[in-house]
Amino acid sequence: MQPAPLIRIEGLGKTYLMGEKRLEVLRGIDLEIAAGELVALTGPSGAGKSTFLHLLGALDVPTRGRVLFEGEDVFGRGEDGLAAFRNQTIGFVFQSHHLLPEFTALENAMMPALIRRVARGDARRRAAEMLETVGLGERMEHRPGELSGGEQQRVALARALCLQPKLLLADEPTGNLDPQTAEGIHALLADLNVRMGITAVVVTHNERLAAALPRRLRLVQGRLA
Ligand SMILES: Nc1ncnc2c1ncn2[C@@H]1O[C@H](COP(=O)(O)OP(=O)(O)OP(=O)(O)O)[C@@H](O)[C@H]1O
Repeated sequence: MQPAPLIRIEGLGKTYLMGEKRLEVLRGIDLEIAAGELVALTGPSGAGKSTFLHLLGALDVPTRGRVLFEGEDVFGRGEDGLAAFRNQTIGFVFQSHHLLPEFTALENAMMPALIRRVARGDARRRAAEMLETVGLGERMEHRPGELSGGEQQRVALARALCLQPKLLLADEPTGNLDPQTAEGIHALLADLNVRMGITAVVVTHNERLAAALPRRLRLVQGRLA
């Protein structure tokens, strides 16, 4: 028997209500993602890429359809169950790094572990390991303002991966970076995927960057093309 996919999405739809107006952003998406896949999600502006990623990460709830994670219905859990799913299963990276300026790279990368009440020494060790992995072993004591844009995004990546999430969701992680630095971040994601088996969905406008990732999905007007 085939193992269940990590994620199975069935008829996923999202409609926003704006007063009297209905905006149908996702119009029924069916998709499976296996553990260990690295998936690029592209599509024109307004196609619903961020909305889709937010649903995958349970930051928002669908209007219809289901998301099964390891066979379990994500939105079948209560509010507490959803928060636990987000915190324990998903790592997020956004276009803007959202690092805390007064803390060092190491302290920023430790943050999720501290919030989860991992012992300080342990949190420090995990964060340091991840910073080494993303190539910032020599920058751990730098504050965000003392790092380049690409390095800041690497810290955000180390922070997202500090607790070894089963799924990494990245929403335009290279949107603020110059082309060469953006390429470096995508190469790092591909490398982490091969070396650590990280499963990730990466939204990008950049078709060239997407083309370098093993699997590509294109969202057009709320449907997978
Ligand atoms: N909370 C919301 N309420 C109402 N409409 C929304 C909301 N969030 C997004 N939208 C609308 O849904 C559509 C899809 O937005 P989304 O951010 O998912 O697109 P996107 O493909 O990520 O676009 P971009 O590439 O420009 O970031 C847009 O038309 C947007 O205006």
